[in-house]
Amino acid sequence: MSSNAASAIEEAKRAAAMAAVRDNYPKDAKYVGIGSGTTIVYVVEAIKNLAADLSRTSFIPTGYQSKQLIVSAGLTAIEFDALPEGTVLDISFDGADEVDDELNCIKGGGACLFQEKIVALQAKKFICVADSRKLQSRLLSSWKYIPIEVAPIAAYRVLRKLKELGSVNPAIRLTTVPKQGPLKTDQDFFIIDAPFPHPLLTKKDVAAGIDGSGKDGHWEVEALAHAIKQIAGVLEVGIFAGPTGLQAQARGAVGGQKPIAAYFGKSDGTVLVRKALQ
Ligand SMILES: O=C[C@H](O)[C@H](O)[C@H](O)COP(=O)(O)O
Repeated sequence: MSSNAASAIEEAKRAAAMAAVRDNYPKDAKYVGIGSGTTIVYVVEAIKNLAADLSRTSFIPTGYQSKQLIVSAGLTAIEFDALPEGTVLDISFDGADEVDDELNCIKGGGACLFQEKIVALQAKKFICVADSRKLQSRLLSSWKYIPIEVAPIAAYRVLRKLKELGSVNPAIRLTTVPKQGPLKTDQDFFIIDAPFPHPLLTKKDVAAGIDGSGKDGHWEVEALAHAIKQIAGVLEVGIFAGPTGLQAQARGAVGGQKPIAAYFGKSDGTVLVRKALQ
């Protein structure tokens, strides 16, 4: 990628972050979740630039990088397990590797997904921020695999089970120096990257009569996430699907995995906003 193209992508991420924070950051927020990755850096920058008193706000990190980001920005980090009992986060911001028409997301490209999911699930609202390359009508269109966090002791068994579900050549992710072996997550677990041969179906596809049960290799997003989560040794799946926080609250639950809105920055500085159906 040329340096011009790379800087256009960075500007796209920054534009998305600024718009997402401007439109959604709650006045007097007490608890704010901060995701992981390269785009979230611009979210923290945008929060810092708000004309708001942030001294009474606690920011909940989703891993090592996220915590460093919060602390380096001079904000107050509080670990998820130190939150007072019953705390609901006002909002959580995070990036994504791919987002479909129904705002289902693939996450974990940077090896963070477990903490991101528990933080999103504890938030009233989850806002996704990305550049426009991430917006595809179906998951597994441009991004080719599902990241899955697994216990090292079960990794080979999980690989076998993933093949039974139709994954083609799932693999344990290695560090950038392969002789150092598998990459370790913030939980000291492994990541398995599992490609599947077809883009994932949405609820709308299934409502239109397409079989998404995986029988002929075609999976609906939530059905696949559920099938993978059932494999013993899987800590979490890098698919964020199901209800949004607002939909969950309408049913008396706290948060949801799916964003209520996703912001996609373009290289010309414009931002496309997709909102979930309420
Ligand atoms: O594992 C990393 C996280 O799920 C990230 O939020 C995701 O990979 C998107 O990262 P980026 O903002 O760097 O594209």
